[in-house]
This record gives sequence, structure tokens and C-alpha cells, in this order.
Amino acid sequence: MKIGVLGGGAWGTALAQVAARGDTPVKLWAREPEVVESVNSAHENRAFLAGVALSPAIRATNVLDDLDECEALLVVVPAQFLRGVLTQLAVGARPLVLCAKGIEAGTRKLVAEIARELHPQAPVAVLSGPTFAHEVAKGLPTAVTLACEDDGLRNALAERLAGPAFRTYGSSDVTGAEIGGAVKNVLAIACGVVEGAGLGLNARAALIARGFAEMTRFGVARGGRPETLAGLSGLGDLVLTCSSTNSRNFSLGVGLGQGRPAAELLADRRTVAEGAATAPVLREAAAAAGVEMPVTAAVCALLEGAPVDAVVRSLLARPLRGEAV
Ligand SMILES: NC(=O)C1=CN([C@@H]2O[C@H](COP(=O)(O)OP(=O)(O)OC[C@H]3O[C@@H](n4cnc5c(N)ncnc54)[C@H](O)[C@@H]3O)[C@@H](O)[C@H]2O)C=CC1
Ligand SMILES: O=C(CO)COP(=O)(O)O
Repeated sequence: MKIGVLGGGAWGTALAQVAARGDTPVKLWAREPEVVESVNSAHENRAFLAGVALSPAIRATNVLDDLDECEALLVVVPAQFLRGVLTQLAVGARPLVLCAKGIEAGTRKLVAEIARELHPQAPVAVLSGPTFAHEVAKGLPTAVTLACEDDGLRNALAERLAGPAFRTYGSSDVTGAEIGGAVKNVLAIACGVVEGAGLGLNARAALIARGFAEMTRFGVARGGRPETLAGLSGLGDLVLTCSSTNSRNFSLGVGLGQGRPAAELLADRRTVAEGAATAPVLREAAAAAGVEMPVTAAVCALLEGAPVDAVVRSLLARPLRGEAV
């Protein structure tokens, strides 16, 4: 199966490296001409994945039509830009494997829902899990959820992408796999705030556990399965991104916890912190589904400029409740 990758950021590049194992040719579409130049001539993506030697079998392009020859497309464009790129692409009935993690502002759609809306003939799959791009690109051991409703396609994609250090676990729960990845980005910001404000390790563990509870409530309300949320794409990714400054979402939270404004922190970056865009949409989607998400609401307040101590106080002052509800 000839693979094309849409999106030349860190994760698209790392996935191109996965797909190019054994020097199998892979096409990588990148928006930035300097990324195309750097991948093709130096076999490195200096802008987004500096320091990792890439397979020469990866050929980059910024012409979308160059991906026409590919039989399956890994879609790794950030959630807020996905619609713009997918609209320009003739997909036909080729499978789209969604690898971005977020919810679209305005429509409140998950990325696979955007793909289904724009390309109803294309079967969709979701690849998600605890996967820092640098580690994957260097070949460090990693495991992911590969979700697809079609058993045959799921097995074919899982076989095609798996390798000695990259394990794919199949699931038929596309929605559950997507929700874990989108929600954990918001919760990682909260855990970064705990670090930045010096609130301690107990607070971080509490946020991970209660954040997982709200991720599960929301995921189940949207049709996902609890066991998917407890797997690699949910709890697995939550634990990874809530515990390391390698996470862009966590490090954004560290800055917020130190009292810096969100606009200033986001203006400094070329890389995405999907949780910043997802948080307000998730708050709306949760309200529409009648699901309580207090940690998400707290992250929204912090992004909107509320002082850290006031937000923490109000989170802790909520009425006491049973753990299971
Ligand atoms: N970096 C990682 O370790 C992982 C990232 N992801 C997800 O993958 C998705 C892509 O993230 P990264 O590759 O890390 O991005 P990145 O932060 O490395 O690079 C930014 C990306 O955004 C694109 N971009 C910026 N403005 C754009 C526009 N106006 N239109 C279209 N594209 C635009 C850039 O071309 C570039 O590909 C995100 O949803 C992220 O949550 C998922 C797993 C791991
Ligand atoms: O999704 C990721 C790891 O699985 C990457 O997280 P960040 O976008 O927060 O860096």
C-alpha cells in the first residue's frame, strides 16, 4: 500500500519515517517550501523535527496533486487547518487515516467527522496514542491505537504501519480514539499549570485521575467506548502529555502557571498546541451534551486570562461529590 502523508510538521514527518521503513517510497506533502527543500536535500525536517535523520525514501512536495499516486493518506494537518487542506484534495475512495488531535472551532467536529463530511466516499481510520514525534522518528518503542470500523482495512493499515518498534493495536471505536487525543491536550495544559505554579505532584495526579473521569464522561456521551478511553489513545496519551515538558500543551500550561498571558505564549511558537484551540470548543460541546467538565472549564478560564490562584481556588471549592459520578 503506497502511503502519502499530508502535513509536514513534526508528527507528519515522524509518520512518514514509520511508513518509509525498509526504504519503501513515501510522499510527504508540506505547506512550507523550506520543509520540502530540507527533507529532499538534507533528509531532515529542520523546521519541525530538527536533528533526526530521515529515510531518503521520503520525498516531500508542496503540490497536493503529487499525492494522487498514493493508495492511502495519513492526514496530519492540525485540526483547525484540516478543512482548508482537505477541501483542496481529490480523495475519491482512498482511505484517510486521521492523525491530528483536536475539535474544529465553530462546527465542534472531530477530525474524522470533518473528513467524512468532505469526502463521504473515503473510508476513515484514526491513528492515536502516546507518541512524541521525536521518539517515533528515532525508532524508540511506541504503541498506538489504530481505529477503523472496517475490519479488512483496519488489519491492512495496522500491518502496513507496524514495525519492530511501532506496535499498532486495532479498535473499531473511531470516536473513542479521537476523543481521547483531543481531550488529553486540554488536560495536559492543566497539568502544565500545576507545574508552572508549583502546586505539587499530588495536584498533578489528582488532575490526571479527575481529568480522565471527565474525558470518559464526554467520550461516552459522544458514543465512544470506556475501554477505548482507558487505552493507548486515552489514558495512555493523557499520562504521557501530562508528565513532560516535551509536550507543547504541557509547556504552554507551565507558562500560564507562571502567570504569563496565553496570547504572548502562543505568539512565540511556530508549533501547534492543539489544546488551546480545542479547550473553548470542548467546553461548548460538553455543555451541548450535558456533561460536566470542570478541568476543561478551568483551562478555558486560564486561557482567557483569569488569575491562576482564583481558578485553582474555585476548582477546589466545588461542592463535594462521589468519586464515581
Ligand atoms: N508532535 C507530536 O509529537 C504529535 C502531534 N500530534 C498531532 O498532530 C497534528 C500536527 O501536529 P505537528 O505535526 O506536531 O505540528 P507542528 O507543530 O510540528 O507543526 C505545525 C504544523 O501546522 C501546519 N500549519 C500551520 N499553519 C497552517 C495553515 N494555515 N494551514 C495548514 N497547515 C498549517 C504547519 O504546516 C505544520 O505542519 C496536531 O493535531 C498534533 O496534536 C499527534 C501526535 C504526536
Ligand atoms: O500528542 C502528543 C503525544 O502523543 C504530542 O503532544 P503535544 O502536542 O502536547 O506536544
